[in-house]
Amino acid sequence: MSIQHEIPSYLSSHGIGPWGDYLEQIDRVTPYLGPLARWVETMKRPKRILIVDVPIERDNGTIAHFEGYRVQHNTSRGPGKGGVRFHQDVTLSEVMALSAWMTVKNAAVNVPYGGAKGGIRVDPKTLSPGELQRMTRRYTSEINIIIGPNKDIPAPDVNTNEQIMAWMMDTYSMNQGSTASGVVTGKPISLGGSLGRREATGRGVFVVGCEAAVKRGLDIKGARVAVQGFGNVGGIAARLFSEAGAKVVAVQDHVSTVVRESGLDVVALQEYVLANGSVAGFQGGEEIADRALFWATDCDILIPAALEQQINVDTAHTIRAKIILEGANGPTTPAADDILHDKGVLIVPDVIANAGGVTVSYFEWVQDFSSFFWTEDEINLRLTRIMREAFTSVWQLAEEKKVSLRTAAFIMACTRVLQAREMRGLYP
Ligand SMILES: NC(=O)C1=CN([C@@H]2O[C@H](COP(=O)(O)OP(=O)(O)OC[C@H]3O[C@@H](n4cnc5c(N)ncnc54)[C@H](OP(=O)(O)O)[C@@H]3O)[C@@H](O)[C@H]2O)C=CC1
Ligand SMILES: O=C(O)CCC(=O)C(=O)O
Repeated sequence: MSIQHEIPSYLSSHGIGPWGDYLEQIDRVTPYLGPLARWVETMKRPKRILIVDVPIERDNGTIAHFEGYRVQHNTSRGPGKGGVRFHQDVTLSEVMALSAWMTVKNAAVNVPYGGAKGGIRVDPKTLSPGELQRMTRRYTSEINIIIGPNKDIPAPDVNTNEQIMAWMMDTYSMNQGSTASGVVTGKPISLGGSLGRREATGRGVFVVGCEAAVKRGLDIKGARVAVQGFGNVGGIAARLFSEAGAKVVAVQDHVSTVVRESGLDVVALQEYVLANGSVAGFQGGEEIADRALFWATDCDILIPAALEQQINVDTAHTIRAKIILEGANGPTTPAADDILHDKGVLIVPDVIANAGGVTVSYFEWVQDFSSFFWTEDEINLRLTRIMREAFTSVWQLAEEKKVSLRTAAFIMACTRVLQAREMRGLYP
């Protein structure tokens, strides 16, 4: 028996953009879902999409309008959960894909959430601090009706941080009439944030990177690492690899690429980026003009930690790394995945590799509910355990089914999500 449906045009973008990549990944996993495959359409349709107009008064008295989104892809296993992105290229299709990858990620590491994501199409670098605050607060008010500690819990993503989360928490709380610290995670520690959350995603990348290195017989000490994106995720991951004795030989951000054969001083580079906004002009390395050359870096471990579709058919052929750790969401297109698979590159997929952030967000949410806060050691130990367990179980499933780690992670996650969907049933 098939479920009758007519697919809205915005959902059927196979092969186009991140949502197309996500649909392709779901198609690839469907043959492994057994009887649950009859529910798979659930994975291809976001549960709820909210598009909002976000008007603000600019400092010069004019009115600017931005388009904002919050997509709740699935809530079968718990409330929606996922970050908020401020970026000039944000689109509905991108936010849909990011929300769907949250569903898969949260199920893959078995935290009790569905998947959601939000965003505003804006270059935040063009806003003054006051404008940024007004935009964040207006956006929060506009999505207020669908978020909440038990409904959907936003968190940081590209170009959002603890301060943005504080404003979101405050705005939501003002609308509710009482302080609701559990409405967002990634908050400042003074407002119920969790120790270790800021570093959690990069730390998770490092933990699974060490596991993958063992599987490939690679010693982290002396390993050559290249990182694209030197923000929260890429910067922390680079620092942890460097502290473990690896050589970070190339870093690329939106503006420039810096390389150093003997290894960059990552802490100095972080300080430089904090002061200057980019790696461009860093004296402790050499800048290379041709951005495409970054992908051909002679390295053991490559960490894409910027945006989607960076590893595509054009760049995949040039990659020389043995291991790719997907710090970013959706950095590898399905076609590039195939090329890399044929080259024998081990890819630890985003839905496992960057799940450290949402894992510690989960810890934050639990701590907020119980008003009892853990030490940083407790958090890092629990995070490490969850990341290792997720990696190991995905590795075992991949061996058993003779599939890639991505397909194995999707099998595990889709099974959990669709079992929950089936157990809950459809009737009112
Ligand atoms: N923050 C988190 O907890 C989590 C983040 N992620 C994912 O990790 C990725 C990075 O997020 P996060 O570190 O938080 O974001 P940040 O805003 O902190 O940093 C983003 C970094 O990516 C760089 N970048 C942007 N566009 C490009 C480009 N075209 N080429 C090269 N570099 C680029 C930025 O450079 P510049 O400053 O020059 O623009 C910046 O260095 C995203 O895919 C996000 O979804 C995944 C899980 C959790
Ligand atoms: O911490 C969270 O809730 C989500 C972080 C996020 O957006 C992601 O994992 O992509």
